[in-house]
Amino acid sequence: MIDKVFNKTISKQFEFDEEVASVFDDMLERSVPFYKQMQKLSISFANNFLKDNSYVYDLGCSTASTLIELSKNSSFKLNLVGIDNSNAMLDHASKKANAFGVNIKLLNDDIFNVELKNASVVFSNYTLQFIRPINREKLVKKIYDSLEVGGVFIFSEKLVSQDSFLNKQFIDEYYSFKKAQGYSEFEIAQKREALENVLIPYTEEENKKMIKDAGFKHCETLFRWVNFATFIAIK
Ligand SMILES: Nc1ncnc2c1ncn2[C@@H]1O[C@H](C[S@+](CC[C@H]([NH3+])C(=O)[O-])CC(=O)[O-])[C@@H](O)[C@H]1O
Ligand SMILES: O=C(O)C(=O)Cc1ccccc1
Repeated sequence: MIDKVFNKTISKQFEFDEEVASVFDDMLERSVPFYKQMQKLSISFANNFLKDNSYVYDLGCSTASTLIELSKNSSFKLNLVGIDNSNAMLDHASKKANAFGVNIKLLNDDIFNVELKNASVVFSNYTLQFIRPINREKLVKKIYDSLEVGGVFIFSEKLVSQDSFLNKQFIDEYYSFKKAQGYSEFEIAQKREALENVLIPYTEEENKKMIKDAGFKHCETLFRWVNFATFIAIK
């Protein structure tokens, strides 16, 4: 279904409710530049760290796209666990996983409440940005603790630039992208307002510092387009 969530006047903050969940795959593909390519890269790198019976977690799995794609594109028999605290998202995830015949354990809970262990790969694409900064560091430490030595955390984030002049250009470039994807100025402005104080982006450097501070051995940027990036961090 086509995303028209912000085509009407909205007065509440952004929420992952049924209205968003029902159009979410379209929303993400039209709102995140190179979403599919970044997902492909994440999966291809994840496969380098997997073997039969490995545990893979996706924190903020939404409609489970990443785990479903991984399952379709991996030669291993994997234990796939998707975690999300939106009922609506997990309803869609469960229907999609069934339709594709993929076995995923879907947990409807806050990432902070779920026990994560023996992970070979943890994914979290465009989700840390929704975690309050005071808790974000703690979550990354939890992810680090859940990984086996040699395991990886693969995550994607919207970014800001520390330079306000360049940051303004990043925003302009991103808005041109959204217009080219068919969103109107009204929809773009409304979503921006709804995401204010909900989506809190870090700079690339802040993300890497957070990863290093949690104890990870190394972190690389796998892909970056203006203000969107995918990282891989190894324990
Ligand atoms: N504390 C939390 N606990 C659990 N889930 C949460 C929490 N906070 C937010 N979420 C969930 O994190 C997801 C973020 S979307 C991820 C896209 C997906 N990774 C994808 O690649 O398709 C990104 C976006 O919309 O920009 C939503 O489904 C929330 O319900
Ligand atoms: O669409 C936007 O304006 C964004 O900032 C990125 C985004 C994409 C999907 C959900 C939430 C935020």
